[in-house]
Amino acid sequence: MAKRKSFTASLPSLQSITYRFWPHICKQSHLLIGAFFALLAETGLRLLGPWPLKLMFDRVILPTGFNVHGHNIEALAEFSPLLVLTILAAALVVISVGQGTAAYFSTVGMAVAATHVMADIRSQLYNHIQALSLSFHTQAKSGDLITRVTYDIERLREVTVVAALPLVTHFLTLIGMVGVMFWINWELALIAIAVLPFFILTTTTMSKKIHKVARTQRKREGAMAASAAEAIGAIKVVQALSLQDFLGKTFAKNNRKSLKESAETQRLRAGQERLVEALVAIVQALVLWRGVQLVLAGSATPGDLLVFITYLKVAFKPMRQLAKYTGQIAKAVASGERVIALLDTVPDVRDLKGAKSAPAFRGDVRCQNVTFAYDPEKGILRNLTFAAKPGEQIAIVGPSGGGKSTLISLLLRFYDPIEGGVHIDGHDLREYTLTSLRQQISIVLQDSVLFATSVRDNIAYGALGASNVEIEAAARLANAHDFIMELPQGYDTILGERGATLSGGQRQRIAIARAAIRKAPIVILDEPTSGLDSTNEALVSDALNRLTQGKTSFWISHNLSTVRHADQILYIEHGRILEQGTHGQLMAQAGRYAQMYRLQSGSYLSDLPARSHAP
Ligand SMILES: Nc1ncnc2c1ncn2[C@@H]1O[C@H](COP(=O)(O)OP(=O)(O)OP(=O)(O)O)[C@@H](O)[C@H]1O
Repeated sequence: MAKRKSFTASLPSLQSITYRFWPHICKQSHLLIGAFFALLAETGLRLLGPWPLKLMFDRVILPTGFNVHGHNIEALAEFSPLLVLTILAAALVVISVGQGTAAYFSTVGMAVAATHVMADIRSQLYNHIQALSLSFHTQAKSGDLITRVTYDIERLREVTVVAALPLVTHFLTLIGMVGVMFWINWELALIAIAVLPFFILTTTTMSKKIHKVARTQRKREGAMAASAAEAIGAIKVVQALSLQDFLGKTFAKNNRKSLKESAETQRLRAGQERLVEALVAIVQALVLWRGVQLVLAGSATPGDLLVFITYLKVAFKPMRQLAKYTGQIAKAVASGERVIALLDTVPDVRDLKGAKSAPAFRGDVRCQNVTFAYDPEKGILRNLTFAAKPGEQIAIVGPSGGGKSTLISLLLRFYDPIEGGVHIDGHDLREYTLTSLRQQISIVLQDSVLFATSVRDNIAYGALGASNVEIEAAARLANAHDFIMELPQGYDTILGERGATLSGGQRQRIAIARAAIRKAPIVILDEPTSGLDSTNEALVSDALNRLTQGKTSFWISHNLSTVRHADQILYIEHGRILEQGTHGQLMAQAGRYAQMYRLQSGSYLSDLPARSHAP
């Protein structure tokens, strides 16, 4: 995870973030250029702000004897004092309205441009996360990923208006004011800027402290978001284990700590603001002390002094929030780094150079000496070889943890083998693009995930753009049509998140319909009937038989009786195919499969008398 940095330390990162997002920024160039010109206009008008007052002092209120300097508009000397006063009063209003209008356009221009840029980046990030390999997603925390797509992007957007824009405005204003002050009176200007080193020293020291506390707070917030997402995602387990109180207390503890850090940041900020106010008071006193002497000596006008005092207030006061602005920018840089780190993550499994779109498969699947490990230290599949002819049903059985699901993941190219290869119709999977490969494989898993949308859409996700007739035909094949019609809005019924409003058997049948509509030549079934009651199991099995008709299918099952009719059975243990053949052949071998089968059917038979005697 990217580390938070102080503002100065984050400048190079700021540069690289800008460079990285430059193409997105360029798309908004017209808005940004407009906003920049509005910003320049605002700064110019801000510099002009105190001048009507100065001229009122020097031209209208005070005797002409005070007009010792050349900083007056000579043309005004032609007019009567009342007319001058009226012009200056009107000028005050024009300057103020002009400044407000320019500020409005610069803020709105910047905000709109930032919103567009961030919307672009957010979409890019979302698509990138979707494309990342399973090896990444099994390690990543979904709460953290969601925080990057939402919170981090939002902070980047927000910072442009709430920190970067004011910072640039104040910086330009400061430079302009220092220039004008030297033009009016270099001696007073020197006194005014003498305070700058102290100012910079105190603000940087304080900023560092604030950043340190804010960094800890941000880390804690990230962890809190991740643990909240995890607990909410697993709410069923949390409630079943009655973990609410325990998890609630842990969350509350972190929350309290985060609040404490937030209060500490506020305390430091308030302290810094008071310090800057004191510095501004000191510099104002010094300017007044020397300025009044210069006015009395006739080398400056009272109006000049007024301009100085106003500039000091205008230029330095917003700078007391320097820590706030720089802090926000430093935080945004950390967010930008998190976003870039994610965008830079290259999927382990991706389209190789020269990968082509797969032709329609016949369904000849071969594994040739496949070896695979999630962790290089711990081999999972070892030298697996088998072949499935088009239309054959292959059962994959064996003890838990043997590597059955892992083998299936390789067929879908969720992972690539370390050695050997998986071939379809004589070609290595890696020759094809991922999308064209997966489009020709249907899957039904043990706990099929449905989406919180209509039943119709859930089925159509199997083949985007499918017609209503195709959707209904798929539902009928999956034995799902009848129960769907009994739902409140039939096919338009909106399901709960992950299909929570349906029974396990109903979920499976919609998942089978989703797989059926794909009309893929290869079907993968990973324990699709486990956990179902006998009625549902019969309905689902019947649907699965129709789904796999004429397709090459791979069926993982712990219940050997459901797959005994398979054309080929692979018995996998400790990542090796120990036995391979039809049910009859394996039973005749009297090996591990036969032992497992007898154990299962034996317990089933011994159950029967007990069942038949049940009331
Ligand atoms: N994403 C992963 N990262 C690291 N190890 C994993 C991952 N997925 C599975 N494993 C490990 O790989 C081994 C094989 O797991 P796999 O899920 O393929 O077994 P299985 O035969 O399908 O088991 P089951 O019948 O219980 O579903 C197990 O030791 C498991 O801990």
